[in-house]
Amino acid sequence: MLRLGVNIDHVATIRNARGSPWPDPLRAALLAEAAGADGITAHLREDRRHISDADIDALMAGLTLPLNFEMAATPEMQAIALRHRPHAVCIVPEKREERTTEGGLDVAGNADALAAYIAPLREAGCRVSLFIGHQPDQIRASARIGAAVVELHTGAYCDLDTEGRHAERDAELDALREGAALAHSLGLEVHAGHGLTFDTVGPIAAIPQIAELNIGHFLISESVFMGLDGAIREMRARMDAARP
Ligand SMILES: CC(=O)[C@@H](O)[C@H](O)COP(=O)(O)O
Ligand SMILES: NCC(=O)COP(=O)(O)O
Repeated sequence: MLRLGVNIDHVATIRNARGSPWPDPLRAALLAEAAGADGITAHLREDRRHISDADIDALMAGLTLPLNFEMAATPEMQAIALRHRPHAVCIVPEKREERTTEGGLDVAGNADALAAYIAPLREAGCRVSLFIGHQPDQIRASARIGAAVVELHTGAYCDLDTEGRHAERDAELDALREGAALAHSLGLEVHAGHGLTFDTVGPIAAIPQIAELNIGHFLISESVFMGLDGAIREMRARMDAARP
């Protein structure tokens, strides 16, 4: 069954806007579990704009669901991951000045450095995932360096949908389909995520090689109107309808 990982970063964004203790990301994660999430994703950015070190401590102590820990490939983040040993570590490209994760990791251009970087994480028992675009060279390089998982960046597909650029959106969707098939044929587990909404999730959920979707910002946004439980259940229903 297609898994749903709920990203709780933007619960922390709201909390941090006022410096209050609420809303609490761990509470959101526990609620997500009760609503049917299969995993929790949290991105500890280098600038700590949303999730904090204390949130990762609390999630590791309080979660029963597997944690997918997103982080940049820095020595600081590697040390944090090795201390916690989460179920999965997803390496994400980060630019300090970006509003959100703009593109995929350049695995092909940094293969040796990334292979060395992920080796201790693999040895520690973490499933290493690489957040990449659908380009075949990035997928092949991910398999070559020993990643267990690739997560395909769906942000461009979602943006094109929002902008009504349907021909380009459909071309991007075709490229994601081809990327998922290639990754799967190379023995990689395939995940996808970024920017997914009720309107855009169906065609991605229908890609048969995809095992997991990670969805956050839209779910937290929609929870203002329908509650987090309701938003997650509706997303789950749309995923299931696309993958009967
Ligand atoms: C890697 C990814 O797609 C998400 O974790 C996303 O980065 C959420 O955090 P931001 O919205 O800060 O980019
Ligand atoms: N890796 C993608 C993710 O965790 C969720 O991204 P978004 O839905 O918050 O854009």
